[in-house]
Amino acid sequence: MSGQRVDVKVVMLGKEYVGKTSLVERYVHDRFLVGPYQNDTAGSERYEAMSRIYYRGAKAAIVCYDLTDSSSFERAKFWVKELRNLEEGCQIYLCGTKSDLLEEDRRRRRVDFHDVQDYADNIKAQLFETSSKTGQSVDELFQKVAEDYVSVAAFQVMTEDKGVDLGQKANPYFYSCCHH
Ligand SMILES: Nc1nc2c(ncn2[C@@H]2O[C@H](COP(=O)(O)OP(=O)(O)OP(=O)(O)O)[C@@H](O)[C@H]2O)c(=O)[nH]1
Repeated sequence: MSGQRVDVKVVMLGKEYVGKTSLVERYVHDRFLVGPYQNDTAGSERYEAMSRIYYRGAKAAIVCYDLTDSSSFERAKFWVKELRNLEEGCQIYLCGTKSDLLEEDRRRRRVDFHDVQDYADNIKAQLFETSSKTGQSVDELFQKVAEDYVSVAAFQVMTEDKGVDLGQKANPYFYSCCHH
């Protein structure tokens, strides 16, 4: 796979503060910053108009929820419905974030792994539990997104200097974040 460039739109979705930006930071720059970040996510008031434009044409969506916040998983289900209705061809990856907090204290878990796995099976999504703080499963998540895309799509080999070199993760995906 190394040396091939693939242009794929991946969107990050999930309730605010679940750790979308941190996930991308960890993958692209291999660092963890104590937030919150100032970033370019849509404010709530502009959300309806922005969100559809945002994920139009996305081939993959990483739908994040915070493993220590059950309401964030309810919100993740909302995003899944949105995607199913509006972007049928979009492959969904469920991502439970902040797994390091559970290592510190298991009682902080508010979203059961098996419940989410059943849900993921139903919607034909894949499930990862990650930590942007320790890096746990972050590379695996993005690598799987890339591999799945390459294997299911008639991929477009890029000759220009844009897109993703799967062998060099320092060249980031086209990504952005959307919360609500
Ligand atoms: N312990 C721990 N904290 C995390 C992790 N990921 C993110 N955080 C913290 O959670 C907070 C929110 O992280 P962000 O990456 O800004 O979350 P976001 O989803 O992009 O937030 P919005 O921009 O509001 O949508 C920050 O204080 C991060 O430092 C993680 O894996 N572990």
